[in-house]
Amino acid sequence: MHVVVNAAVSADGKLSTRRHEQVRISGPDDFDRVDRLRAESDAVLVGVGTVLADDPHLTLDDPDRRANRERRGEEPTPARVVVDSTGRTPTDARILDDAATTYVLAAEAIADERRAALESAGAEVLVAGEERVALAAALDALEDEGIEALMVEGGGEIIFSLFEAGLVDELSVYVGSLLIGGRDAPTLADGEGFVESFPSLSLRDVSRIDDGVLLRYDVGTE
Ligand SMILES: NC(=O)c1ccc[n+]([C@@H]2O[C@H](COP(=O)([O-])OP(=O)(O)OC[C@H]3O[C@@H](n4cnc5c(N)ncnc54)[C@H](O)[C@@H]3O)[C@@H](O)[C@H]2O)c1
Ligand SMILES: Nc1nc(=O)c(N)c(NC[C@H](O)[C@H](O)[C@H](O)COP(=O)(O)O)[nH]1
Repeated sequence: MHVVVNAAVSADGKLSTRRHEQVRISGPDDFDRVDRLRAESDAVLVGVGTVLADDPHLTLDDPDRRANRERRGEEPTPARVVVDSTGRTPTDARILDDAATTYVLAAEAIADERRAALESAGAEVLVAGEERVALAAALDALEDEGIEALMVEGGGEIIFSLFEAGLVDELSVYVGSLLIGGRDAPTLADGEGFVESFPSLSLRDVSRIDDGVLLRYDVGTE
């Protein structure tokens, strides 16, 4: 599986405010780039923190991109994936509508009622790990479902865990021209943080988009 992480951060590296409220960091051209990245992916993954904070839809905006996928024999919009150990995703979350297949990656800790509620809301629940989702095994389960190209759209906890598990191949960071601030505001990679061995990034490309800068890295190459 090929895993691409994409996120938009403020000039001080924040994903959103200390209240975890979504901030529009990207401009129209960057959102169009994100739509194109989605169109090239088999699935788009977020953590449940992002579902609870933003209620994202994670579908394709551009009708031509949807039509192109259908011409290639693919679903018009990539599958959606939420990493959600105990099944906290609300049953009326936008990612559970019928616009695309939605997988909930859960842990064995998920209560039977939550699993049943999510399944009747249309989700396919895949279980990996005991208390928390075991990401390597969960991504293997997605691969068994035919997902080869995976795009990750945050947030900071899930991005950190994917790097910690060595599962990321590419990182795209759009740095918008604003400051958000706040020691408790989510950043690109939260979690416990690294202290000794840091994932190595190799800068592949820098470009100006809208009023900000896109940084593209390969991961784990010296
Ligand atoms: N600017 C951007 O590009 C962007 C993108 C996405 C989210 N956001 C922002 O990020 C915030 C949400 O990020 P977050 O970090 O709180 O949540 P997140 O989306 O990273 O989800 C984290 C949650 O996933 C669950 N989880 C299960 N298994 C896990 C594992 N192995 N490792 C890590 N988490 C696991 C846990 O419940 C954890 O709390 C929101 O404020 C949202 O607006 C911004
Ligand atoms: N690329 C990007 N630029 C931003 O300025 C911003 N705030 C996000 N935030 C990611 C967000 O948390 C959601 O996951 C999806 O961007 C919402 O997707 P929908 O439009 O609902 O499909 N992402």
